[in-house]
Amino acid sequence: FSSPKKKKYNLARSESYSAVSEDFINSSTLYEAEFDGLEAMAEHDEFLPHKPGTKKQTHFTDFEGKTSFGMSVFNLSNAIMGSGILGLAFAMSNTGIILFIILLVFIAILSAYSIHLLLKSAGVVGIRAYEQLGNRAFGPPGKLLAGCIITVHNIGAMSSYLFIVKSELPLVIQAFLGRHENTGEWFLNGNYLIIIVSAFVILPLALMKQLGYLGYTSGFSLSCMVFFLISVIYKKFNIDCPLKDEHHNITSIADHYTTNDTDGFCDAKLFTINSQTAYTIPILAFAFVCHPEVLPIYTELRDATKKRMQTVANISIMAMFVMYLLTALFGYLTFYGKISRTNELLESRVDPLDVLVLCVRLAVLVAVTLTVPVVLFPIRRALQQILFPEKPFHWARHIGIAVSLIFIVNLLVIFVPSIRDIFGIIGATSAPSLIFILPSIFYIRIVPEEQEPFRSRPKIQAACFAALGFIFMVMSLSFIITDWATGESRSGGGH
Ligand SMILES: NC(=O)C[C@H](N)C(=O)O
Repeated sequence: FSSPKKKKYNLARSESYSAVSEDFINSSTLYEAEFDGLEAMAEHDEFLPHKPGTKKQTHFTDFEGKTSFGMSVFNLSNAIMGSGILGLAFAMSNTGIILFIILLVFIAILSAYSIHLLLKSAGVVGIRAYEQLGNRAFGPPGKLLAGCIITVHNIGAMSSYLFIVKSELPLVIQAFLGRHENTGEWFLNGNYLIIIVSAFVILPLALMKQLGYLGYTSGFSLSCMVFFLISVIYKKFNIDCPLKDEHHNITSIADHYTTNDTDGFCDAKLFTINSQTAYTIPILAFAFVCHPEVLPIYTELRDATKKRMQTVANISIMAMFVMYLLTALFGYLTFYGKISRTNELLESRVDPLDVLVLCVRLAVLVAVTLTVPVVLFPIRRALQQILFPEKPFHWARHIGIAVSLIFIVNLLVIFVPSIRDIFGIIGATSAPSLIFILPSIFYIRIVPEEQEPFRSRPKIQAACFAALGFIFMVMSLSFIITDWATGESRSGGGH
């Protein structure tokens, strides 16, 4: 029993084990286990006390997950899918189809890899919370850092969702009333409407005790987005190139490649680079962020193991990859270079009272509104970890934090001038931190040297991943700052 594997095991044990019966430790199969097995053990020990005869059963000491596999996929997919989808066609118009697909595949794979790092680190630490990984890696400053980035990012994401509600809901109500203009009544005022939606839809959902309960609304939110996608595809075949006159009788994608447009608006470009291409990475990174939600969803997953959770993540990422690709492609093939980075996909150039446009707007509104509570959960958890670390669950705190957060986000949305600023800054800073930088530096620090030496392949890989995130962050930030300094007018006054 003095093999290196035993040493390895004992280390993992001292890291995170508390009550494991000796016969369980001594079982020869354990000594044969590779790190993954040890890590699964770490999880078992921290979350699952060993009961003789029920080794394979899942019993959590801190939390017994009850959410099914399918509901967890819905919740995670809903966390991924948000306002980010609306920027994708714009991103494609600035990269061309091929470059966009390459970048989309690249970011999706990296996003799944980052979840792998998070799950593996959580297995070693034994607590499935992003902030606790920070704590284990760097002590209280690490915890604070993770908590702050999650809070800032998710508040930004929530604001962007409510911003859509603020700008689109008045239009939907207006269309329902058959009016062509906003006549200024209170029920056509976006600011009042977001307060009403926040109070009557978002708050009750945010007060649920567990994220798992939101599985149904997440499923509904996703179906709304699927409807949105179908409409975007339908629109492509029903709208001619936006700036063209009738005599440009464009009927198929093939025609677009051969159309001799002097202005190039109706050419589908396969590869292109322009001054706005720099926004692509921040937009894609933002669109794939779901990392603050991964560990809470893992905590609530029934029969939770790292492998099962990774499968939940992979399925969600793959499904959203397909949705993103189709939305971007058909959005781009409908509007070409005319797409702006805001809500262009929701607009109609034909008739604002068009029934399809109305339904699309409504679908997106419902989808983003139902995403707000999912994104709120990790912020509340982060705040609880930072402000009341040792305190058990208490309804007053649970409700108090949710109300304050929704209040702050409402204020932000009423006073922050444009969604673009939110996208830009968040996409450029917190998104790369959450996807690339934090998971990899936490991983490097948390997985003990004895298990994976500093120069082992997984750690070098993680270090490269952190460096990549850092490069993305600096690159995107500098592009955005340059754009603000020089090109405010180019992008239409920040919109
Ligand atoms: N959950 C988030 O942070 C953002 C989400 N991925 C979106 O596209 O809006």
